[in-house]
Amino acid sequence: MTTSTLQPGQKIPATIVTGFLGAGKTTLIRNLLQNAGGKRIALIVNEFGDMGFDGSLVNGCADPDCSAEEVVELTNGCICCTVADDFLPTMEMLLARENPPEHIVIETSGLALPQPLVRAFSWPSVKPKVTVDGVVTVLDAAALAEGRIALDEAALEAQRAADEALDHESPVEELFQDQLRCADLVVLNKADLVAGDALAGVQEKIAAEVRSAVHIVASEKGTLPIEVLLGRGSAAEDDMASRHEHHHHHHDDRDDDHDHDHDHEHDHHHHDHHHHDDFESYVLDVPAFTSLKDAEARVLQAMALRGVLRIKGAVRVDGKSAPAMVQAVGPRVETWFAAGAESSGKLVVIGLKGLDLAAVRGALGDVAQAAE
Ligand SMILES: Nc1nc2c(ncn2[C@@H]2O[C@H](COP(=O)(O)OP(=O)(O)OP(=O)(O)O)[C@@H](O)[C@H]2O)c(=O)[nH]1
Repeated sequence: MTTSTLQPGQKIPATIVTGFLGAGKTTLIRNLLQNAGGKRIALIVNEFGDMGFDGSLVNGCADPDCSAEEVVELTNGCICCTVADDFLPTMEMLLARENPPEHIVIETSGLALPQPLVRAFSWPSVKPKVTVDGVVTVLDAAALAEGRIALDEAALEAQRAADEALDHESPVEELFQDQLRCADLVVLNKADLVAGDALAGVQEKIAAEVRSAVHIVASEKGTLPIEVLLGRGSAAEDDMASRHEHHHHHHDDRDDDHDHDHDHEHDHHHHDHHHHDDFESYVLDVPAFTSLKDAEARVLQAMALRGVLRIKGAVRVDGKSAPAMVQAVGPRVETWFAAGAESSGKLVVIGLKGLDLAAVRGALGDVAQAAE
């Protein structure tokens, strides 16, 4: 398929997928790409971490319609800080292609705010060609039903205790609200893990936090019809005033140059001490584990350490040619063999700044530690 479904001069719609760590963004996007039905979708991944793990996952299992060259990864830092450096050139490169995409999907880091990214669509080289079709915020319904936003509650408490400036709300809660306020569609994912009445309770709470007319849908493994996810036509870039945010993007003057829609009316909501710089990610080289159980036990041990929020990667297991994929969120660890995939022998650890990296390395048996 090389013919475009877009009319000449029509802007390319872009969907921004946001949501916390482990909520299911990658799973949802993978489903979306597999059900694209010939639509040429470009994916821009902004992974929080030093290696583009999520992009490689999508590469490994997307259907043949999704050629690797359509996958563009941004690998350094969260999108809030990289829009000026990486996002715009990436976008311009995509738009300059002879055969430009019919739809662009952007997976943001789980800790990034969607608002600065939406603002980037007002940049002169982008605005005439692309419009924000919708912001899809993916939530972990299972975590919400347990009264957690999505993250490890102990880690949240540790952060709260460490920050004297925190009075009423934690940064994570604000980030969560910002992600909700920017949403055009909220996906309550992991519905399979939640009883019906609990899910209804979660839905009711979320409904109170979103703008009016925002749809809230439940999903399992992010499986939603492509018609639900794409084609919302929200033109979010022209509608920023209603998408209030707690966190205003201001820590880098350079970015202000790009912020045509800089909405100063929200400045009184500034909380300087609350931003995503409170998080950090590390990539650890880990030795082969003796079994999946061994990998699970060690990852669980690392997850139990203060401030550790998320661990994922593809590791080696003794005597197995297929790498073991590791996915850990809060108290849940999943491992499975992925035939045909590449093992990096690396694990990405994401957590709060100041976490005990030595203890994490100890738990996971990081081989680089001896070398340092
Ligand atoms: N039970 C259940 N598990 C799910 C569902 N959706 C995703 N998962 C699992 O949740 C884990 C995290 O999913 P991802 O799609 O990687 O989440 P993410 O939001 O992309 O995570 P980050 O990239 O770290 O921000 C994986 O182990 C998924 O298999 C669901 O609907 N039900």
